[in-house]
Amino acid sequence: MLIGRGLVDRVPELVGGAAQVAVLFAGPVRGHAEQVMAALRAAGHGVLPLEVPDAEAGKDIAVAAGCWDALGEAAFTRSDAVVGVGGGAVTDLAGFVAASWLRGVRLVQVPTSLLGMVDAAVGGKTGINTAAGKNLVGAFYPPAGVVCDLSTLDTLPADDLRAGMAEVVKCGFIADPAILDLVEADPAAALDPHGVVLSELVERAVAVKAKVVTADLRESGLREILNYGHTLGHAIERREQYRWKHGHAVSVGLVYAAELGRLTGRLPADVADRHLHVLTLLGLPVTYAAAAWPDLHAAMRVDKKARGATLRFVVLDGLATPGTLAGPPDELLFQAYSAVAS
Ligand SMILES: NC(=O)c1ccc[n+]([C@@H]2O[C@H](COP(=O)([O-])OP(=O)(O)OC[C@H]3O[C@@H](n4cnc5c(N)ncnc54)[C@H](O)[C@@H]3O)[C@@H](O)[C@H]2O)c1
Ligand SMILES: O=C(O)C(=O)C[C@@H](O)[C@H](O)[C@H](O)COP(=O)(O)O
Ligand SMILES: [Zn+2]
Repeated sequence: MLIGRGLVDRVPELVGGAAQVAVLFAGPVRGHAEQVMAALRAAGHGVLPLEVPDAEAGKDIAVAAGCWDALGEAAFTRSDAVVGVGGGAVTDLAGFVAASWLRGVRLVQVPTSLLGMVDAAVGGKTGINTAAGKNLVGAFYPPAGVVCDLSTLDTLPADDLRAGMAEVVKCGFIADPAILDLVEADPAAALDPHGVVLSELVERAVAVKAKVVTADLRESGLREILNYGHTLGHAIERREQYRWKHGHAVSVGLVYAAELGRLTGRLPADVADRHLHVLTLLGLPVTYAAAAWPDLHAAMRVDKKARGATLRFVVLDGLATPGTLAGPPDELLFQAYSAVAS
């Protein structure tokens, strides 16, 4: 994985001997994708530009099918490569297309959002949404390379940068409290795409994710900790029909998960309160509609950590001490929701 500034021109080093490279991107990152495509052409690769719908609209079976058709028309073979350039939605889609075409072609990810850099493009989870919920179809398919060019963040809307911080904070609570110290010391610096604080946060969050994924790529156990805050978060996304940003939903989900930890007597109150504190400092949402509880409760049934009718949550037994909460009673789940209900 390459992390730094001015790196997009190095994508050709990672596509191997591909005669053709399909570059998936969405409208808002056209400029960055064009730079990647120019570098590939200059290095002698044929380029197949595949513009896809932006954000969650791209994580759809019809969009994936359109990409498969384009690869078929181009007679794309196993020695060719797919490059995803964009936020987490595009890299999830690109990863799924690469994993499924001919049962797997070379994949290189070029995340251009903070969330993509610290999470989505790292670790090999790829996928699309279905009517029933978030990321329900996909594959574990690690990329051959990831180019994390921090200068692409210059064009990222501030609210999307903020959303990415929710996953950074998640890494702080599950494994690296120094992340929380950095954010609390200077939240504005944490959100400055040109500052050294943000690059340290990226390095730290990527290190957390890489360590977990290296130990448990296919989520047979440990990897579930990366899903902290996501059980409720994904349910909110689905209820909002994916109009809420993933990071915003995860932010509310983190406060909820902290409350579950507190109510079960596993998480000291000061650590639970710190969730609200850090996320609020960053300007992230920490509440959601009180009336939504029945929908959210039902939507959580399709969470991948569930086993049969038993819901399972990641909770903390202390700072950087994640554990599992299996089958909590419905009353407890509802009681915890009062901490985020608005
Ligand atoms: N695979 C994983 O392990 C994993 C991990 C976390 C999140 N995800 C997924 O990632 C997605 C969220 O990712 P996201 O927060 O990047 O959202 P996103 O991909 O929807 O991007 C947010 C917006 O920012 C735009 N954008 C991205 N980079 C830009 C740039 N440099 N300049 C201008 N605009 C830019 C996008 O086009 C989009 O409009 C969700 O679908 C989530 O499920 C996957
Ligand atoms: O990498 C993981 O594992 C994660 O859970 C990271 C999450 O931030 C990410 O949103 C992931 O896509 C969620 O996965 P899912 O299996 O719950 O769909
Ligand atoms: Zn996530």
